[in-house]
Amino acid sequence: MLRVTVLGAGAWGTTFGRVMADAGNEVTMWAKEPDIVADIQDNHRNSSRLPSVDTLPDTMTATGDRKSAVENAQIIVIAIAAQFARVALQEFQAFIPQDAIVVSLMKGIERNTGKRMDMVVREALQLPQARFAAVSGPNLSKEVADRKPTATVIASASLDAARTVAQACTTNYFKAYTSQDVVGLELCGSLKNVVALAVGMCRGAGYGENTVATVETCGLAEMSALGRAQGAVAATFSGLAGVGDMVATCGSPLSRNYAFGYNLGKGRSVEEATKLSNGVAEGVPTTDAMLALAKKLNVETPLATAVSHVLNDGISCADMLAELLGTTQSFGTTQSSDTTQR
Ligand SMILES: NC(=O)C1=CN([C@@H]2O[C@H](COP(=O)(O)OP(=O)(O)OC[C@H]3O[C@@H](n4cnc5c(N)ncnc54)[C@H](OP(=O)(O)O)[C@@H]3O)[C@@H](O)[C@H]2O)C=CC1
Ligand SMILES: O=C(CO)COP(=O)(O)O
Repeated sequence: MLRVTVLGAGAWGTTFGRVMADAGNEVTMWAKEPDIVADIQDNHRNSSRLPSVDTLPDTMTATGDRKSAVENAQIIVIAIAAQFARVALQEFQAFIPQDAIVVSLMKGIERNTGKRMDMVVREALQLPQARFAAVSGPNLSKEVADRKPTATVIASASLDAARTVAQACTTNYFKAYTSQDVVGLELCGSLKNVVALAVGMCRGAGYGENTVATVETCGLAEMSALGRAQGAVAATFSGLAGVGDMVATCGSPLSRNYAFGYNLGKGRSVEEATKLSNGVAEGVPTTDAMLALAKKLNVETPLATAVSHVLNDGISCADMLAELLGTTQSFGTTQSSDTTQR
């Protein structure tokens, strides 16, 4: 049994905390919202962020106090919306125990710096890479909360740290594998959200399997190309964190990014889709961050570029697809002049 703290009592933060409680650990949830803290403490529920779970385990408690939340933790899980993580974490830095492993659930690229969450967390907490781990895989929170079988990947530079976290979150319905490819895992988790926006748009606009499969293949090619440019392991992108998570996210209205894109595909504006979103669609701020990263790495990303034109210029799904398919990208690599048949 380990002492675990989860920072952020959102849908996945609460669900993952429950997984760790089911795995036999003591879990403290930290939330900035007093009502959420009280709901978990007094009612053993998180009715606003995880309404599908009637009762959380007695071994899950909650607090709004930053120091007491983390001062005795052996594992600290970060489940804060990615764009707010750096500022939020700086308020915990002084209280983090020197031997705690810090685990990020976040799937996003920091918009104003282009940094991955492993970079943001390690900078904000002044954390050595051996004490950082990231979690990513086909983990739609409601299905995990329903204890439906799935798996995930825990990546850390330290295999011991990855194994510790994997053991602490493995149950009879949630299997954690380990990896040392933190870069690849972070890129998979964050960039698949951009693809999910595009796929959701296609579904909302009434396109079929061919179009969706084409968009997903483009997306995977761009993710993999960015991964190669940053020294990631190619196999990560064809595994659970890559193809696995893309299949789940692009295949379900439970995905906030898919649902956001679906609303755009129905002709709603970004503002309207944001109002309708049930939680944070991380792919929206990550899209421009992905473009900035691609420019820095000299990687062509026609799909992410077309999605950015949807988000920033309001182009339609039909125009997004015309822009994408009018490019000269060949699948599997990204070259500006290749006219090879796809
Ligand atoms: N939902 C899912 O199915 C999955 C989500 N993820 C990833 O996990 C991460 C967390 O998502 P999820 O748990 O669903 O969270 P939600 O999208 O439900 O909510 C965002 C979380 O961030 C918190 N937050 C927002 N702004 C701040 C801030 N300024 N300071 C502190 N906390 C803040 C929210 O707190 P509050 O509620 O008090 O506003 C909430 O806990 C995301 O990066 C997401 O991509 C990964 C896999 C699955
Ligand atoms: O990452 C997820 C599933 O693995 C959840 O996706 P959304 O953030 O789009 O809901």
